[in-house]
Amino acid sequence: MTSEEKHTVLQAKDLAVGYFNKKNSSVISEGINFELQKGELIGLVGANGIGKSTLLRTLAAMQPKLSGTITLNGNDLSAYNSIELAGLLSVVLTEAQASRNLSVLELVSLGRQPHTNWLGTLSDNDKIVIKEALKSTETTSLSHRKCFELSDGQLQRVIIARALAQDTPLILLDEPTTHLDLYHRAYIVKLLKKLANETGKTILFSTHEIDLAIQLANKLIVMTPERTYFGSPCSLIEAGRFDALFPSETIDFDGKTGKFGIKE
Ligand SMILES: Nc1ncnc2c1ncn2[C@@H]1O[C@H](COP(=O)(O)OP(=O)(O)OP(=O)(O)O)[C@@H](O)[C@H]1O
Repeated sequence: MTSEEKHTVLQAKDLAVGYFNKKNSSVISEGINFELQKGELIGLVGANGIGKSTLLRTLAAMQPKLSGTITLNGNDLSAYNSIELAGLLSVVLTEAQASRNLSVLELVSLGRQPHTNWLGTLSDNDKIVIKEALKSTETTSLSHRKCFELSDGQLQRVIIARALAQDTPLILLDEPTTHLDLYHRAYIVKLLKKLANETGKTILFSTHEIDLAIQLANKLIVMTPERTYFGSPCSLIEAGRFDALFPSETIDFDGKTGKFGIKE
């Protein structure tokens, strides 16, 4: 990407995330800094409980930040109302049971809600966007199936199709590869990369598939107990940022292959 095409979609500066209790706040992670560009796939990695979901929810304005700034398309995140936000970012969380009674087409169509009139009538353009979202996630043949009939891998693609139908410049996904076999984990991350690079969307996803994220993501946000690091996979490997991700007596990281190994 040339410097003229560079466009910062989401930026965090000295961000602290966590929870407000009755009397005080509990900081889960602080000193978070990154700049996500248009058309990039960014992986968010770190051990269980480090704060990946907390960070994603904060970036999606689903919970307040503790301090620092979050800028979306050049404006402070808090400057947007919920309708404006729905046009700018879509969020893919582990799906609630409630929507599983819908057909695939109904669920994906829900993605158009921010764009339809108050009756929810789909325009010809809405139908084109929905068709395209189904096509690019290879879910067209599933359109009339109920979501509860789908395998985890199929459902994951359908949920991504709904986010695509919402047609926002930024998509945030929380662990889209959970419960999937190796083939489908790689399939989903490759699909996200293709969508980011071909449609110019910025896609941030949290994952435990660090090897896959190192191979496929343009950038990574690496959360460790000490600090949160941000950069290209190569620069993070060179700086040894993965070495302290897990306790060294059990797992080690091979900087040459970019893969984790288990110590016997
Ligand atoms: N509603 C809440 N109130 C207070 N603390 C919370 C709340 N939700 C999560 N936490 C705490 O925040 C910390 C980070 O949790 P979070 O779910 O963000 O981690 P994570 O990196 O996504 O974990 P995992 O990889 O296991 O999904 C944990 O210590 C968790 O107990």
